[in-house]
Amino acid sequence: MTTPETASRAHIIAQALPYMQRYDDKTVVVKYGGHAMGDADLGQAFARDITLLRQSGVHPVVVHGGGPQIGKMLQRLNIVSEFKGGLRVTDKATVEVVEMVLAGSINKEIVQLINAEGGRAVGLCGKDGNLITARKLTRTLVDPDSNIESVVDLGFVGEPATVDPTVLKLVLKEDIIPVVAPVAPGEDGETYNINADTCAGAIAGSLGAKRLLFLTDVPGVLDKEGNLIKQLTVARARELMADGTISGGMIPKVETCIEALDRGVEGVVILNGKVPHAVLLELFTDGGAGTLIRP
Ligand SMILES: Nc1ncnc2c1ncn2[C@@H]1O[C@H](COP(=O)(O)OP(=O)(O)O)[C@@H](O)[C@H]1O
Ligand SMILES: CC(=O)N[C@@H](CCC(=O)OP(=O)(O)O)C(=O)O
Repeated sequence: MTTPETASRAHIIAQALPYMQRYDDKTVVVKYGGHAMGDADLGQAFARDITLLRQSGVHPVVVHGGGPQIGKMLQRLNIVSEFKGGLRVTDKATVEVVEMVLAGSINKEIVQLINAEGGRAVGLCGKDGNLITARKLTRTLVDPDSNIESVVDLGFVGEPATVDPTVLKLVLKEDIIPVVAPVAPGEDGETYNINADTCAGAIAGSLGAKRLLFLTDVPGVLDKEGNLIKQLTVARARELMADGTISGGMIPKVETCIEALDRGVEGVVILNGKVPHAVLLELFTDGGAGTLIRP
């Protein structure tokens, strides 16, 4: 017998059809932030969403972070760590831990979760198949009190210098879901720590992705009063970064969104990965959540 509840479920599934058609055969890059991880049920819901995307004809690519998890491991090892301009200052000992946590444990956990949902995922980092090479990143930071600019050396922090998506395309062609850790070799043979948001943006650009989603631990970009900004133009985003409304880890996210739009990615959204099935809600329902950044 059809009850109002089953009818409403059927309605939700039927509502997904035009969205499934819109994303059919398209690449969607999902950046899974370290703050959105940690809860077993949420992790499973995320893996199920990614598997369901593939099942419905989308080509998902997961790029993950793991900042808090790196922080915990560094603490256990008594290695002091600090962030400047949203990026972790990374010395030799730190980059070893970064690689171990990102390309080792977190990467394989996500692969295992997706595979447990019946998907087929494979873990990669920038080193695999020459996917990414890194160039050392230096940052100019402005002291908000004195307004004085200074160049800071972040150690083994890199930005993508080259991205060769061949290995990703091969994997995607076989209906396998790539899960990418943001660690890459530099020309100097060293290993570099790349901010996961920056890495996701570069990968989305190289694949000409239709959508780039950032799953984090806040509903999106918030204004000074803490209210969600549903749509943000590039110009307004720059203003909010300049006046300090957007700070910390939100800076590389928003900067990446702007660059990804420049590179031709059609839509970039920052949303709350702590909401179960955030990916499905964003892509396959009318109730898209989060902040959409547009040119
Ligand atoms: N204007 C803002 N709106 C929302 N979050 C902001 C803003 N400015 C700074 N943030 C911070 O950015 C964080 C998200 O970035 P980050 O910690 O790097 O997350 P992730 O691990 O998901 O990449 C939020 O938890 C929040 O503390
Ligand atoms: C250079 C730099 O800051 N790298 C990040 C890489 C992980 C990351 O970006 O993780 P989230 O997405 O969870 O923040 C770090 O060391 O924390």
